[in-house]
Amino acid sequence: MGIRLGCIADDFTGATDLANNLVRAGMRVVQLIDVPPDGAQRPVDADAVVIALKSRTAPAAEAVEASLRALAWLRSAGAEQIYFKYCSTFDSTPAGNIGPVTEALMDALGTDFTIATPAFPDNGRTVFKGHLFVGDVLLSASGMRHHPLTPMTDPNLVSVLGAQTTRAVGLIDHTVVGRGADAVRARIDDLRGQGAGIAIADAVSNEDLVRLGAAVQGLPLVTAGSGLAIGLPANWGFTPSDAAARLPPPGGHRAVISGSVSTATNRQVLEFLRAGRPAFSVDPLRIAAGEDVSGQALAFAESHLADGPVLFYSTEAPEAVRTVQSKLGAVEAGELVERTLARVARGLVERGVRQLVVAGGETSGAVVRALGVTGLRIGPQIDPGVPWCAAPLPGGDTLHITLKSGNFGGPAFFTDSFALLDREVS
Ligand SMILES: Nc1ncnc2c1ncn2[C@@H]1O[C@H](COP(=O)(O)OP(=O)(O)OP(=O)(O)O)[C@@H](O)[C@H]1O
Ligand SMILES: O=C(O)[C@@H](O)C(=O)CO
Repeated sequence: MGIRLGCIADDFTGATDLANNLVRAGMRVVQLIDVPPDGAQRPVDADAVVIALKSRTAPAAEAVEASLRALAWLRSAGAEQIYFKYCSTFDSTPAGNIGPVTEALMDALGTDFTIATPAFPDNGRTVFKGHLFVGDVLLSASGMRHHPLTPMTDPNLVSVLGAQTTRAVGLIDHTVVGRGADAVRARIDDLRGQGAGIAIADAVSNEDLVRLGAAVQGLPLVTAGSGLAIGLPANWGFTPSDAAARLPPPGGHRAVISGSVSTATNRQVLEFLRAGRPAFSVDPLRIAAGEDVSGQALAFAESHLADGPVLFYSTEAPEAVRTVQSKLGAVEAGELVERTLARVARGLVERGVRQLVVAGGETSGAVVRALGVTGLRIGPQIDPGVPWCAAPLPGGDTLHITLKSGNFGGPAFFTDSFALLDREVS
């Protein structure tokens, strides 16, 4: 039997977030890093496969091309429904990539309608009358307005998505969602009749997501944050389960790599520093000046790993990030930092780190690729949207790794995560 649900995630933290929700809703999930090469072994015993891409901030044409390759692979593996996963804060720009990728997937699947909802109430993301809230504030008043690559300044998702696609965008509002799956299906028929191709769907609770999940049974394509995964597996008879996949016992040194500049990560870095734990600051301006910052970081690691976890961070408050970007350019600064943190990650693993926390989606993509990891097994959840995972390293060892989305996790995440690993897995 082929897989039921084929998922395309636009970044690596988002992919584990989605896989985590699917596992908790009862599916057996395999997460792959990038589209497997021709001839690679297909996952067996999986109800869902999540392909993690690093396409969120790539040029739109590249994001479309990678997503279509992922789609082709998932269809050839038998996927019955496709799930395009993007960020719960709808990270994108007027150039894309949510709109262009959605349209390309719709065209390739020959479908004229899909829904879009980044709602993830367990992490404070709710959609009401088409407007996205982050906690108690509109998206545009949240820290996302300062995001270095995808600043979000308009909370109205109908207009945000409308600017990125040639298809008309409609709304399935909360009054409809609250009435249940039949009402949502009727609204979809209405919108189709009016010529809309995509509908933003309101959801302010997990119950809304369960109703939406039931309503979209049979749609060839759904697009969402990870929240919709709470409601979809029931369409195939899966039932929620807390029994996350068991991971092998962890070993080796512990480290944290943080290239996220989001609000929650800033708090987590401060908390770690306040506790007086060993930490090395990776300064983009020193990298740009030609200093061997990764070499210095690894020298620091050698004298502190025994007292780990050790933190390596480029995380800064928005004003400091803006200063760096004005000197180096936003994209250039991002790439410089990602390359350096990826080199540090490789050096850490060479020095015996086998338990690694990575903060930030782009950062996770760079790190995971640099480590040669091709797949992840999903383990216990640390905080909503963030599970521990196990990854085989090219040399045969197992790396325990967690990929933390920028705005996820409690203030003590960088130490609590290791405590949970001790408790649940050792
Ligand atoms: N001090 C800094 N100055 C400028 N850019 C930075 C700095 N530190 C990190 N960056 C860049 O900012 C970007 C942060 O993106 P990343 O996706 O890793 O984190 P995030 O956006 O907080 O996380 P998520 O996507 O999971 O919400 C990366 O490209 C990173 O290299
Ligand atoms: O949906 C989210 O917020 C996360 O899974 C994510 O994609 C952050 O990069």
